[in-house]
Amino acid sequence: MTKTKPKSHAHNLLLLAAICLLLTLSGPYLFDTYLLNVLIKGCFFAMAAITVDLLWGYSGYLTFGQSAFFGLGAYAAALGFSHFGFSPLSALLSFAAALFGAALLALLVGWLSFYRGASPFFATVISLVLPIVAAQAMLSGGTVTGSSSGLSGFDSFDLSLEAWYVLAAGGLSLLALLAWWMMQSDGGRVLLALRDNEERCAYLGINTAYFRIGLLMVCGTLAALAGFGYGAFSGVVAPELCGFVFGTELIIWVALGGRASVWGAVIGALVINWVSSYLSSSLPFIWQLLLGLAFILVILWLPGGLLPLLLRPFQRFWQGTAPVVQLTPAVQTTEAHPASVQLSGVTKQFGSLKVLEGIDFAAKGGELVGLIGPNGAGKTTLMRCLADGAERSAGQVLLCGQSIGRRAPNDCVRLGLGRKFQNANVFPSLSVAESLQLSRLRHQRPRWWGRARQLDLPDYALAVLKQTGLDQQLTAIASDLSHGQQQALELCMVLALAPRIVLLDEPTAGLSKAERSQIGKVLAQLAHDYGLCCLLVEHDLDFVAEIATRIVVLHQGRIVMDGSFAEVASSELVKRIYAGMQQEGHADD
Ligand SMILES: Nc1ncnc2c1ncn2[C@@H]1O[C@H](COP(=O)(O)OP(=O)(O)OP(=O)(O)O)[C@@H](O)[C@H]1O
Repeated sequence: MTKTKPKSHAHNLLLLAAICLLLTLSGPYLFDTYLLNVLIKGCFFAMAAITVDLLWGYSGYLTFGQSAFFGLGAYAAALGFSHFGFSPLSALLSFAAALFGAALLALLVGWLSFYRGASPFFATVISLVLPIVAAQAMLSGGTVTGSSSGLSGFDSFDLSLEAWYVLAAGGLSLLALLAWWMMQSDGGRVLLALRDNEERCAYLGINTAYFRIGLLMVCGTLAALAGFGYGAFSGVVAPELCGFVFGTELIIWVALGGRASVWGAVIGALVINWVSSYLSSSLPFIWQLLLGLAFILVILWLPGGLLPLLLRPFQRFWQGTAPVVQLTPAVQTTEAHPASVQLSGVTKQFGSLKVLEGIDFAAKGGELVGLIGPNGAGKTTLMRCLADGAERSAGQVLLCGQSIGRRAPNDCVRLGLGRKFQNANVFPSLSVAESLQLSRLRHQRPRWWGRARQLDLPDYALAVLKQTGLDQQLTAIASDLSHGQQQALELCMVLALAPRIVLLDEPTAGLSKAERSQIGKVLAQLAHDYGLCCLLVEHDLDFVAEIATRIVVLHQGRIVMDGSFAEVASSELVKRIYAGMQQEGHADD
């Protein structure tokens, strides 16, 4: 059997561009007037659907609000042409108003939705409110917006139906090709990472709000551009174009066509609009019902949508290859501040429950401090207070001599902190190399027009990558790795940040004995050979005894002992604490 050679993304781009060009130029000869009309509107809708796919499919932000931006663009054309007459100047001003208005609105909505501490649920609720408010605004606009009847009968560009088709299909092709190509780039990987695991992104130093707001501004502006085209072509705009129902329809088209697939969104929008144009008049209610049913079935059983399923048998002809990434040592910069952690009076309260009380503690580079204590002692809470300025209720935390104040996790990373979580916290759909590249975003800005072929890593990250064998699995997808390999990958991602302080929350949880001793060696090396300051939360006291230079015992939110392992092991107090824990365990039994 002959093997099909994987194609490069550039090869696929050329092929797709050729198909798009063929369909754009041949359309006026292939389709009748009715179908051309349907397809032109479908092309503008498909452009808006692409923006929904970028926001929802790729970056994980479920939004019902793209209709508001589409409607804004359509109304900008209609208002300009109705009230000021059609002229090249009014067209230019309306166009500029659509784009700037959409960008400003997206900035406002993005800031409201993604400011620090807002949950994804909150962002989706705002996206629900947006089209409702936009439609109400158009309804309340009286003669200016035409109220419930909208605006119609205005002069517009004097183009033939064929020319409109070439313009709309050409615009859609260009947008789809651009979006598809950019989603294959390093920038596209950042969006997937946001969708997969936003928390991990923040702890890799990525300002997630910055990316989300930027993407919303781009997508809002593009949706307005599509709306402007629709308004100028159709000569009719109504409040429904800005409304919640249209916003939901956009989601349905994307879900049915293929979420996180630009071409799925395009095909979904075009096919559903085409079928709808024939069925919606003969079967108005049944058609909507069928569409709703198909949506539920696809969401339940086919989350990737229909197009990826249909294309699966041909995938080998199509599948692009990721570039081979070359690992190279990063240039080491001399640190202005030596590695150190200092806590004074750190307190954490949940309502009236005091989980940490007056924690004073200091550690420096070269130390590997084991933080132990019974369940519920406050170990993980202490880690959180070190890595996120908003966590503690009182007290001060200094990382490498600088106060973290109320800084967000991504800013704490800039002060030299790296945090490894208890469960392997990786990006399931990214490869090992892509995951590591994300850790280097502060040093290597993401390309939106291609993939980096070189990955600079600090020497200790390279060493750990080699010791764990992950350097031989750079193209492996994280979700395909074993639990131990995922733990190792997360550690490598943290080390790729070039941190001076590393927080490790139970790094051996769920690992085999061999994996445990391997990770133990790695951690000891990080502290002793590379001078990092490592804080390790661990329940496995034998493991801690082997590698820690110092032990801190936490009990009921206070540090009750700080010394060598021998001192801690012989302490009556510590024995009583652990004995009490065992008795509680028996009592529970
Ligand atoms: N969000 C929260 N709201 C209220 N209480 C909380 C919250 N998070 C943690 N706690 C409480 O804080 C205390 C300390 O929890 P923490 O997870 O820091 O303990 P731990 O020492 O890490 O425990 P373990 O070893 O079991 O992971 C526990 O009593 C826990 O119930």
